[in-house]
Amino acid sequence: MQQQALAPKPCCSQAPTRFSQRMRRSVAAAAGNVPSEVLDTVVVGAGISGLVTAQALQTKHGDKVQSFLVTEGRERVGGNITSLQGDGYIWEEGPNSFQPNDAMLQAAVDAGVDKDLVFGDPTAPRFVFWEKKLRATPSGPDALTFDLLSIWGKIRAGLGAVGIVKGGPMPEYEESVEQFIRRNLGDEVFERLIEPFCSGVYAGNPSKLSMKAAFQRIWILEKNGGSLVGGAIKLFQDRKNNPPAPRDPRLPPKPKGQTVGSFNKGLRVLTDAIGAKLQDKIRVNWKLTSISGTPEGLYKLTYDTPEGAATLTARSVAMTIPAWALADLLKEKAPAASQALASFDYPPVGAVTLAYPTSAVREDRKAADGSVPGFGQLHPRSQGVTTLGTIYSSSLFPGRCPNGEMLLLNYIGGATNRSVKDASQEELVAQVDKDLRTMLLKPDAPQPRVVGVRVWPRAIPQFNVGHLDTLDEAKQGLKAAGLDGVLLGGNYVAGVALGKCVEYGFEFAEQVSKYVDAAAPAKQKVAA
Ligand SMILES: Cc1cc2nc3c(=O)[nH]c(=O)nc-3n(C[C@H](O)[C@H](O)[C@H](O)COP(=O)(O)OP(=O)(O)OC[C@H]3O[C@@H](n4cnc5c(N)ncnc54)[C@H](O)[C@@H]3O)c2cc1C
Ligand SMILES: C=Cc1c2[nH]c(c1C)Cc1[nH]c(c(CCC(=O)O)c1C)Cc1[nH]c(c(C)c1CCC(=O)O)Cc1[nH]c(c(C)c1C=C)C2
Repeated sequence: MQQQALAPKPCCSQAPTRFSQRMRRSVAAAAGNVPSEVLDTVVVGAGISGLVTAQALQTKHGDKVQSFLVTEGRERVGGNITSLQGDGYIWEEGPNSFQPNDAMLQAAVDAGVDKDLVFGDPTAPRFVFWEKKLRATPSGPDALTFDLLSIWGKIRAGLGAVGIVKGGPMPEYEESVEQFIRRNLGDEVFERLIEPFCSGVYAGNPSKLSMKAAFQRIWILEKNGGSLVGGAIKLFQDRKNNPPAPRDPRLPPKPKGQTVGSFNKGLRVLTDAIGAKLQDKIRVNWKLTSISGTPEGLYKLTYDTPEGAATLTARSVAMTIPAWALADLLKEKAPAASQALASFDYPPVGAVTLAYPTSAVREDRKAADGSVPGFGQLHPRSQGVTTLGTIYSSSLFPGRCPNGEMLLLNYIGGATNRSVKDASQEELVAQVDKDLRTMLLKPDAPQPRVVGVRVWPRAIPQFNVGHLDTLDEAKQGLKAAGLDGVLLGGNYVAGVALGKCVEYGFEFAEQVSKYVDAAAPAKQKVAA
């Protein structure tokens, strides 16, 4: 094991993979190519949301949407999916895995990378650090014996779930996650399970996150069934009466259990593959700088490009850039929409990837064969640990680091600790290393190898109380400003999970296709 003092610099060159170099060359070759015709749509933003939308336009809606371009402000596609590799490590600077729903598997099949899918062990425990100990969260059979909740906490949760003991009925007002969970399942479930869960999905503050917007699938259970269990039974019956359409036989089998997925070389395998498939339709280094409607009901998009300013004209715009970026663009043309979009909160998150020798891990965390089983650990804010949570990257997926080492992806910051934005890389590494020594590592563990540090100043949109109303205001504001063909997508609309962004990408392509079809008179007007 190579050791080094805490180093601010990633150990590996951040050179792009061979795959992305190929892509960049071909995209660069097309960069000067500015179509003069009116396009059916322009997809703005080439993160996972924009790429899946574009792929679905091409594979499913070619009859209605015959011409489109994808424009991306950065020099590469993928958005905050940023897998890197070098020196025997494969690591993620942004998202680390996805829930493998059928939409995600479909996107992988369509991009030709389903053979590269990898899945975590469904039995790998998730741990919560509570009262100085890492404790496994319940995963089914151990629901009665796990020690994260007291007996009373379990009884309260059980009675609350069936609706016998609750802190009152569902109120008229929009509840925060904290209010909803304390009322339904009690204080212990909130403090020991859901509060850290909110870190592990939103890096968020559960007293601000909206139950309805952030965890709609759980919120709807009580709404429809009077209690969480009542709602689950109703959902089960509804599904039995209305079975889903048969699965596409080309899809890989659904992985068993509650697991997560990635690709052999990291998440960017998918976004790079979609980018390569769409290469002549993608313009990178094209930053949208203004948007306006024309009297014919079309949209003019102006860009900063390496060749200077460029303008595209389109019948519709599939907008997948972050809300704050769009808010800046709409300040003058659609001030109400701009104000609504600007109010979405994107707190900062740091992703700190460290490698330690496996011998540095506490013996009680190891299995008989010396491996360190688990998905990762989360740290409730009340437990005196600054780091939000740690993914056991090398336990979760194969080939992530050299033998004899453990690769840990640590997230720090979020809605309750915005100071990470101004911290140096050394400070972040030192804080994470200190925290790990109190939970997972032997106190005399050697200094880590610093594999990568990346701070996202505006990381994840918070689905806080009022989110859905504000989103409606943004859409109404666009209509009022005559920009109703500027359709909103991206994670602040779809949901922050990669699986949600992909599901919505398919829906969004359909929405675009319908809009373009309905806008056909404008097409004829221009042709005439
Ligand atoms: C640190 C972190 C960890 C996460 N972990 C997970 C996880 O483990 N699992 C999970 O499911 N999800 C995770 N997420 C959430 C998930 O990664 C995101 O919700 C998802 O990637 C968002 O994709 P998107 O395409 O909607 O947006 P983005 O990825 O933000 O893409 C938007 C694109 O628009 C471009 N753009 C912006 N402005 C302009 C402009 N003016 N002109 C042209 N282009 C522009 C940007 O450059 C960017 O490429 C995580 C997110 C972060 C930040
Ligand atoms: C600590 C910071 C974060 C970690 N992951 C994320 C953040 C902000 C982001 C994130 N993680 C997940 C999703 C998708 C949710 C979905 O509905 O698909 C997002 C946006 C997945 C996830 N990660 C954890 C859980 C419990 C979940 C939900 C799905 C599942 O059970 O698999 C746990 C977890 N996340 C992080 C850590 C360290 C961790 C530890 C167990 C990091």
